[in-house]
Amino acid sequence: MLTFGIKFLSMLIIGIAGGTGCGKTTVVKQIVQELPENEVGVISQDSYYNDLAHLSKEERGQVNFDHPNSIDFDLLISHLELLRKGQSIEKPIYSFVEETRLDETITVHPRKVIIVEGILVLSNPKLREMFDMKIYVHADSDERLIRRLQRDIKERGHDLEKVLYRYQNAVKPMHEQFIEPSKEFADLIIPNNHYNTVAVDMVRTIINDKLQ
Ligand SMILES: Nc1ncnc2c1ncn2[C@@H]1O[C@H](COP(=O)(O)OP(=O)(O)O)[C@@H](O)[C@H]1O
Ligand SMILES: Nc1ccn([C@@H]2O[C@H](COP(=O)(O)O)[C@@H](O)[C@H]2O)c(=O)n1
Repeated sequence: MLTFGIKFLSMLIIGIAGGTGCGKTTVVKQIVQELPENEVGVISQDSYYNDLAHLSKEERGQVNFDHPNSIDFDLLISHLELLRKGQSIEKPIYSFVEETRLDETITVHPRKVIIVEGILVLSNPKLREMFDMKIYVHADSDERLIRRLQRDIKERGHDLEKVLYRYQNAVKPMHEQFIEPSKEFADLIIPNNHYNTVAVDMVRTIINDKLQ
C-alpha cells in the first residue's frame, strides 16, 4: 500500500498553493478528472475573498487581492472543520467580474478527500495545520505572468493595463512577501513550467489509496 508516510484521518485534506498562474486550478482538475466525483471535493480559496458588497465597484478595484487580509480565512477554516465533522457547508460564490461575493452559495457535502487550492493556503498557520498533505506548484514568474495576462483578459474581464498595474503593485510584491516563502512548508513541490503528468499521477495515486 502506497501511503507516503501520511497519517490518514477520517477525511484527507490536501492543500495546494503556488503563485498566480502557476497552474493550481489546472493541476487540481487533472488530479480529480479520473476520481469518483462523490468522494473528492475541491474548495478554492478564491471563494473566500471578503464580501465587498458594501464598496463601490471602483473602490473594490483598489483592493489588494493578494494580501492575506483580503481572504476570510476564519470562514474557510470553520467550513473545513464542519466538513471534517461530517456536516455540509454553504460555500460562497465569488465573481471576478463583479469583484465580490454573489448572493447565492453552493452546498458542499463532506467527502473522503478535500482539496483546498489557492495562492495563500500555505501562508496561514491555522489553515496549514489542517492539511494532511501540503503541495506547492511552481512555475517561473515570466511564465505565470504570461498565463495570467491571457486568462484575466479572456476569463476575468480585465484589460491589459489593469492586469499589468496589479501585477506590479500587488501581485508581485505579495508573492515575494507571502506566497514564495510558504513554499518551505510544502511536502511536495510540483514543477509546472510544462504540464507535469507524472506529479499529477503521483497525487492521484495517494488519493486513490485513501479511497480504497
Ligand atoms: N503547465 C502549463 N503549461 C501551460 N499553460 C498552463 C499550464 N498550467 C496551466 N496553464 C494555463 O495557465 C492559465 C492559468 O492556469 P490556472 O490553472 O488557472 O492557474 P492558477 O490557478 O494557479 O492561477 C490557464 O489558462 C491554464 O490553462
Ligand atoms: N477581484 C479579484 C480577486 C482576485 N484577483 C487575483 O486572483 C489571483 C488569485 O487567483 P489565481 O487563480 O490566479 O490563483 C490573485 O493574484 C489576485 O490578484 C483578481 O485579479 N481580481
